[in-house]
Amino acid sequence: MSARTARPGRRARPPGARAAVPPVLAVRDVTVRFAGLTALDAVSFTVAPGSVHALIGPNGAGKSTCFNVLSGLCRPDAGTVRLGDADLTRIAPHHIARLGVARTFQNIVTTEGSVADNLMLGRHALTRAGFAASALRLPGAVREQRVHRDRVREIAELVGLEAHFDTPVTELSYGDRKRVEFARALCLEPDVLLLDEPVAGMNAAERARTARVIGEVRARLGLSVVLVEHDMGLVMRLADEVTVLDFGRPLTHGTPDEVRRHPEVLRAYLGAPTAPEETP
Ligand SMILES: Nc1ncnc2c1ncn2[C@@H]1O[C@H](COP(=O)(O)OP(=O)(O)OP(=O)(O)O)[C@@H](O)[C@H]1O
Repeated sequence: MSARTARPGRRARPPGARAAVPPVLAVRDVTVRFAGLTALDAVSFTVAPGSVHALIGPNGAGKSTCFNVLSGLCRPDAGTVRLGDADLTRIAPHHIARLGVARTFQNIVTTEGSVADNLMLGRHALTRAGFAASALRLPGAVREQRVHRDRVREIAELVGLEAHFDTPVTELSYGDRKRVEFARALCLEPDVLLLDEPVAGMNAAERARTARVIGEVRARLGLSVVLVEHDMGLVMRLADEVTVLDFGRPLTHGTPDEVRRHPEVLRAYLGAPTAPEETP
């Protein structure tokens, strides 16, 4: 069973009917205001199918607010977000998840229980059997659970967590717990994965490993990734395109090489024309 085709139970479209390439994610003129503060000011960018698109900018630039709009946690005052034909603007987070957008958070939000338990939570939106059928362990529900568990094990292998599959997450290292979050988002079988600072707080070895895993997952699953990350080494290594925000406004966008040489980026983001921090 290929990693691309195993999508039991997705409700937004028939099981297994995932498009060969993910739809385009188009963000157009998105504006968010908090009282007197404009956190996002007419921000537009396009995430090409299967690409890694990084959002960078100094603290307070609006990156998390943008992620919150994309995942439905924040309703924009103006602008639109579209995933292919679907309008994601102002719809509830669980609907956005079902339409194929999954996210991780800056802070780890794993629950107690094993890695497998946490990853199974990520399958919730794809589960067809109702609560009663599952609780009563009716044959259809048991079969479905088994299919989901097999797929969850594949995803654990994909991110290098197979040895910890039955381990309580509380016993894992920080880097492994961050990877559980990443894997749980993958369990939704997303077309678009939003990664909010995936290597924040990791040591150099963990950062390098996570960068490798993100690259492999993207190559194997063919999904699109939107990445918010302060580690410029990781951004430059993984991103196909970079959008730079500054005080809520789009400053520039382009390939990592174009962006890293942009004088305004050096001024606004790095503060000085020095080399950014590199992931080993
Ligand atoms: N719920 C909120 N209420 C009021 N202001 C907010 C809220 N959320 C964010 N802001 C403000 O909006 C601006 C953008 O914040 P945001 O967290 O999106 O920036 P960021 O680029 O993600 O920063 P960081 O890199 O520090 O995470 C900041 O000035 C922030 O203080």
